[in-house]
Amino acid sequence: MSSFVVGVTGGIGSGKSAATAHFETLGISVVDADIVSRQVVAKGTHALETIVEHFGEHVILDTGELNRAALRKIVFESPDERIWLEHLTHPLIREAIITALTSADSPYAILASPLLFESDQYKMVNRTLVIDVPEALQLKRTCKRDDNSEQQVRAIMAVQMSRQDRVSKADDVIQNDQDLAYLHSQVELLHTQYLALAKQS
Ligand SMILES: CC(C)(COP(=O)(O)OP(=O)(O)OC[C@H]1O[C@@H](n2cnc3c(N)ncnc32)[C@H](O)[C@@H]1O)[C@@H](O)C(=O)NCCC(=O)NCCS
Ligand SMILES: Nc1ncnc2c1ncn2[C@@H]1O[C@H](COP(=O)(O)OP(=O)(O)OP(=O)(O)O)[C@@H](O)[C@H]1O
Repeated sequence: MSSFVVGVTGGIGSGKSAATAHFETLGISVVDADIVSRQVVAKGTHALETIVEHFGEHVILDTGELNRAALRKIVFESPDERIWLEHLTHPLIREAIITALTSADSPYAILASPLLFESDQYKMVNRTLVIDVPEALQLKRTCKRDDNSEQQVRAIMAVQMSRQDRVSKADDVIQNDQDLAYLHSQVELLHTQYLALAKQS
């Protein structure tokens, strides 16, 4: 188990995955809360059954998997429904993150999560890194990547912590407003620091 864990966060489409993919190429184990959050509601899980009982059959695909687009539409339009879903999934996500971090064996490990500060996941990490982008770029990159409408991305951004609050809580910040080569260079600088901090811990 890695004794030093860096939490990487940022708003939707800020570049968390792009940053953590580069940490991975440097040999660092990455636990991604978005991936974990899909596993806890995979086909056949009790959590998925509970979701279908609550929202109805239309949130399930013919394959038996969660219809993510349908659920996304519901929960980002209704705060009560989002809170209901978070109460169901967040404890499961937390347990699965702990299990995954326990088997991480690199000099330090990374927990990537969009809700590091909003949930209690920040308590699982020794240091925090925010990937920060201007909102216009965040919107542009997310719409280009996903088939989400601009309105839907704005609805997701609206329920997330403000850019200013997130940055004020961070130990480290990378400005991801340039090209990927620049992002990678910033990741490499921090990697050197994290190796030194992990050795001291
Ligand atoms: C609503 C769901 C089904 C939509 O699935 P979809 O495949 O469209 O999106 P995905 O899970 O890949 O999330 C995309 C991005 O949306 C944002 N997001 C997702 N859930 C939340 C949330 N509860 N609050 C704020 N932002 C969120 C994050 O930036 C995330 O990176 C899904 O996001 C979900 O189950 N969310 C609740 C669980 C959760 O809080 N996950 C966040 C990681 S801990
Ligand atoms: N510096 C950059 N230059 C150009 N494109 C970038 C840069 N950083 C990230 N991107 C692109 O922007 C999009 C969003 O980045 P990424 O998927 O890494 O964000 P994320 O924070 O992981 O998002 P989410 O919260 O939705 O999981 C991706 O298509 C990615 O390839």
